[in-house]
Amino acid sequence: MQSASTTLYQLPSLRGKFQTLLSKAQLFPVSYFCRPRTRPSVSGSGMRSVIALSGSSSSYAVDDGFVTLIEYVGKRGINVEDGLVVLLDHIQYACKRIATLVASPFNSSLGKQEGIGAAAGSDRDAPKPLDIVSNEIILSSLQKSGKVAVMASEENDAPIWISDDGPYVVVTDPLDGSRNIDASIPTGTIFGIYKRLEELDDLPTEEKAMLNSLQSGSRLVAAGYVLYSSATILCTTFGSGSQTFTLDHSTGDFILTNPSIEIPRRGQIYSVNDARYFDWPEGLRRYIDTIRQGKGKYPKKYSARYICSLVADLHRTLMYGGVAMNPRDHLRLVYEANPLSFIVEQAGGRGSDGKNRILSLQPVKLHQRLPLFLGSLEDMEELESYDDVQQRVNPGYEV
Ligand SMILES: O=P(O)(O)OC[C@H]1O[C@](O)(COP(=O)(O)O)[C@@H](O)[C@@H]1O
Repeated sequence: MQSASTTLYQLPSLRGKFQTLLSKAQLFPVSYFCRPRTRPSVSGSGMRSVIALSGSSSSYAVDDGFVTLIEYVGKRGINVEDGLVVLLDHIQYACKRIATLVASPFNSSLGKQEGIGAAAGSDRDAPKPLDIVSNEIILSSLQKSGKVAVMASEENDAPIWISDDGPYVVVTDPLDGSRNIDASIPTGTIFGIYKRLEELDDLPTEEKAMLNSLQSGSRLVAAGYVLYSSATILCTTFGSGSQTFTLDHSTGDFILTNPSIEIPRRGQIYSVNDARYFDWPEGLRRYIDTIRQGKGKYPKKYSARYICSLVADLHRTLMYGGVAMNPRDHLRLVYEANPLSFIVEQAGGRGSDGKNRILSLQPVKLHQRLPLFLGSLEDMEELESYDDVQQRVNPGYEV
């Protein structure tokens, strides 16, 4: 049975209008996105006071028990640079718009691929409209922030130079996992923030755009992901622990819900697309066979969980421990592996390509792909001890 909105949407006259609106991402009440979003304070003072109890990122108290993202990073919170606060405010705004878009009843056409390749189902990497809309939302927010020199995105062949005096560089996958969107499976936005390399300022624009975007993950000043799921969760790091914020739909604020994520040292869950078992190298097969049977260093049988949405698989891994992996050259170093590894390390875990620490790698290409393993320290050590865990066969998979 079709819902009323589906039926209405199928009327050609309305469909055109909805598509126009969607392409401008204007379907949502303006009030939802309005800033500032300060709620009345219980103390009646307007802005709620945030008290840093000991200077550590895990010790905050507020007069009404809530800390918003902007309060957390601001003067009375961890006190990052003013420019970074402005930038984060624009990124969170963009992500709230994406959150609304992915949950909209009118996004079904946006999740589908267009064009001949899509009709034949032949190019699973072809960008989908939702990816593109999300990319535009992020780009527009970064431009308006006035704080960004260059944005490098999964959706653009080359980095986009925004402003000569923007102090920051942003790398992003605007909407990861979007191939699953029609089934309402969780998706995510990933971002990493670097300082602009001032020593490159005199180079031609294209060159400095690329070199700024190819910075090693060890130079990240901040990173985050937003998980669009039953709750919209923003997870961040500023280099001193990792934190989560949950979107309060009643006010539009991201509220601090975990000031210090600690990934368990050992989990009991592995996350991988194991339909690829017969394409795996010997070491990876042995590792998975061993932990499945409870014959590894942790004497319990592991369970499998695989959403096929990187942010969602990682978020669960941070919460429950274990290891999330994609052993073939598929995920991207610059805007997926680096920001996520920074978050995992800051939560006490490890990010690796199966041999090397991700954050130690020097990117050589913007869209460089690699095997990615993220997880609990003890699980990661055990996995890497099998030595041969990177999948070399990568035939391409149609699903
Ligand atoms: O097909 P595989 O190898 O299981 O890869 C799934 C992974 O690909 C992703 O969908 C990202 O791939 P795309 O960037 O091509 O969408 C991740 O979200 C997910 O973890």
